[in-house]
Amino acid sequence: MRYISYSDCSDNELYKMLFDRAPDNYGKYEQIVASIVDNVKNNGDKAIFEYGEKFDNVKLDEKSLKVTKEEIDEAYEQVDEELVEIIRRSKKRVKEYHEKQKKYSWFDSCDSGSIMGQKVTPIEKVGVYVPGGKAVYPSSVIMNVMPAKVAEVEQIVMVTPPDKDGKVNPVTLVAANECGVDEIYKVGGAQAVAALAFGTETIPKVYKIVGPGNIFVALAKKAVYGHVSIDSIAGPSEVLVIADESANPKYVAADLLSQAEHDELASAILVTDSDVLGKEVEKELIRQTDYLSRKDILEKSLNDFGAIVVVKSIDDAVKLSNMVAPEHLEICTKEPFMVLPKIKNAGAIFLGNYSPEPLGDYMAGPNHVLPTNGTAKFFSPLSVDDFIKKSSIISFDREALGELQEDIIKFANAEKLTAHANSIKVRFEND
Ligand SMILES: NC(=O)c1ccc[n+]([C@@H]2O[C@H](COP(=O)([O-])OP(=O)(O)OC[C@H]3O[C@@H](n4cnc5c(N)ncnc54)[C@H](O)[C@@H]3O)[C@@H](O)[C@H]2O)c1
Ligand SMILES: N[C@H](CO)Cc1c[nH]c[nH+]1
Ligand SMILES: [Zn+2]
Repeated sequence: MRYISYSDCSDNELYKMLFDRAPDNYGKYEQIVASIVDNVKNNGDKAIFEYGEKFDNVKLDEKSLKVTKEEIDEAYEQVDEELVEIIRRSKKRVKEYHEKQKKYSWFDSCDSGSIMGQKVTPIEKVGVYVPGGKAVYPSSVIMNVMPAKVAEVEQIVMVTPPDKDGKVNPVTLVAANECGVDEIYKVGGAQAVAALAFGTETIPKVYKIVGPGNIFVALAKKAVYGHVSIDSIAGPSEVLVIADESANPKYVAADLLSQAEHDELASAILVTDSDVLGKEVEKELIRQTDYLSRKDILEKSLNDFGAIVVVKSIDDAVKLSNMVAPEHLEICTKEPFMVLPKIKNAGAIFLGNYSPEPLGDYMAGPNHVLPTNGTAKFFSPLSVDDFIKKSSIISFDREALGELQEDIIKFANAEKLTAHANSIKVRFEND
């Protein structure tokens, strides 16, 4: 874990040293992803089966690629009823939060005889990626699917990697069934994203692909963007904690570790104005890593992408955080709500010592599918907006059009588009 004192570096040097995580910083992965996407586009199911064997050690065929009703029933037998209830409670909270995001069609009519408005329509078919490589993510089923349900999407196609026996994790299947997923395919990684983008003999093509995943999944979404829409680049997890001397080092370290354990490529950064806190957190990280189960991932992630940065003031911490644009930002200072207005870039913001990041991962209600890799500068959390599109509505009667006819004709002539002008003129020729 790097321990950096702010006075050592200028802003840009520090940023580069800390956060070499721009979307174009993954050259070697990008090449692998491009060839996977191409192969799936050209060879459909055949490529899916090949990659299943290569990356997930699983042998599948046309019959076993899709999850059956029997497999879902079997999953319910394997999952503790108490966990099913937790899934239901999480789903309820996520649904209630996302219902507040719902957009409705609107129409404005004027006295002169015009109606203008906006028609909101759900996207017909969406693909949701649920990760399942180094961990399993039933919580991501809820986060992906509930906003789609609130938006009233007709067809939700889920993809997720199976285990080596060709089975999807039972808790993931139960979550999918509870949330109302229409079909589930046992495929993960870049090949799953390509299958949803182009369609294969078995897997349907969708109009939009959403959901988080590892670097292969995130880059595959970037690669197919344009053939389909995507939500954001939601790749390896990140947390940045801004803390002052009032923060509890034990909690801060625990929260950093909670995101570092996702992936060797995950990033966990503390920025503090207190050297005392920095040193305490450093000790806590070592102490807690020792008893956690994913020690190898934690050590690699902290070593390669983790940092404790001591800055001169909380304002400097904010400045750095805005440059990093973390997926998750925790503000653990005496008065976190005073810091909040200064935050410009972050996927989700957690305020105070009792709003740890995992609260947002599972139960709070806001979405945990969030932009990573600095893309919180322009992307937002997954939301109901991702599952709708809008059409403009225009309806004029003769009188209302008449009021605008001269302006339109002159505007069209100025653009030398006489057929445009003519379309108006013909309607008033006999006046
Ligand atoms: N940003 C967010 O909103 C968010 C939310 C949840 C999880 N995540 C992230 O999702 C990721 C989950 O990763 P995961 O690995 O557990 O599951 P995953 O499902 O994302 O990836 C597993 C798949 O990756 C492919 N793969 C693995 N090694 C490969 C290789 N060498 N070449 C090509 N393809 C390969 C395999 O096909 C495998 O099925 C983590 O990085 C986690 O931090 C992000
Ligand atoms: N923290 C992840 C998003 O980066 C989401 C997640 C799901 N399960 C546990 N964590
Ligand atoms: Zn998490």
